[in-house]
Amino acid sequence: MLNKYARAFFTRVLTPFAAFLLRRGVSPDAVTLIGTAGVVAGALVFFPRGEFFWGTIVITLFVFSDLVDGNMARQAGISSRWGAFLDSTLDRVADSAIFGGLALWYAGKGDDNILCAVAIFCLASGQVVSYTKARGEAIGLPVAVNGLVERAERLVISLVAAGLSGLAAFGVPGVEILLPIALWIVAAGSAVTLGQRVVTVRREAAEADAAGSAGSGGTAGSGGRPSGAGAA
Ligand SMILES: CCCCCCCC/C=C\CCCCCCCC(=O)OC[C@H](COP(=O)(O)O[C@@H]1[C@H](O)[C@H](OP(=O)(O)O)[C@@H](O)[C@H](O)[C@H]1O)OC(=O)CCCCCCC/C=C\CCCCCCCC
Ligand SMILES: Nc1ccn([C@@H]2O[C@H](COP(=O)(O)O)[C@@H](O)[C@H]2O)c(=O)n1
Ligand SMILES: [Mg+2]
Ligand SMILES: [Mg+2]
Repeated sequence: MLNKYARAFFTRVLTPFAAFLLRRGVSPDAVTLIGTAGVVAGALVFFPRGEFFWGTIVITLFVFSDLVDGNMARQAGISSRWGAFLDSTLDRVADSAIFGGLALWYAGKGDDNILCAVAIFCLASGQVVSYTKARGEAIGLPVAVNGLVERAERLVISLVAAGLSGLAAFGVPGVEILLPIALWIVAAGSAVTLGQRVVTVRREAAEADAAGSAGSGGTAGSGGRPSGAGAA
């Protein structure tokens, strides 16, 4: 939903900055790499120590690079398959650091095994949600569903809650509860999203296989499997 409705707004806001970076000779790949490094550093330096406010500030400063890199590539007319691969792959690295950092906090001084498990579930389910789309598309299906909780929702819900929870360190009362609530929401939302995507891929695969069989005169043949279907 955010991807659909907020992207246009951020594209307008970030376009001048993207143009500025291009004029300074910065490449989209450099923005992708530096942005990811900043998110990973913010998450793994601050979150395991329970410093949620500063961790969220650092992550927020860098996470928008994920919207700037593609904007730069499009403005410069240099969008590439390599760039798409690098962007998506490093998204997974950044997400691992964010939820891994939270899990490390709960495994250590945060001392809550259940929330540690929920944070790990958020990490793993987010990766699997993204994988369903990548794998479905790799076998030639449209995967025409985004689902309830995409990456933008996972990040916004978790980071807003982490940032506000971090205000506890400045004496704001009652805010610590926000992060656990957010983690449960992201976990449940990711599970629903996974279900939505799996159901869609199953339907699309059945339709594509049926169309393939009809096209080949109903013989067993390859069953209409696209050539990439066996790839890992
Ligand atoms: C007192 C204050 C304390 C707290 C201060 C902190 C406030 C700041 C908190 C949070 C800010 C969070 C910002 C998060 C921004 C996220 C931006 C982003 O990176 O979005 C990425 C997303 C997807 O991009 P891609 O197409 O490159 O990625 C694809 C995606 O990963 C797919 O994954 P899937 O969805 O399938 O799981 C992959 O399949 C695919 O491979 C991959 O290519 O981009 C977007 O979705 C664009 C829209 C971004 C919308 C951002 C909205 C931010 C809005 C508000 C945040 C500010 C809230 C302030 C609250 C203040 C509270 C006091
Ligand atoms: N280093 C990069 C990063 C991205 N791209 C292209 O942008 C697309 C992603 O756009 P976002 O707005 O989501 O960042 C990606 O699919 C590539 O086409 C690039 O070329 N190089
Ligand atoms: Mg990007
Ligand atoms: Mg990205």
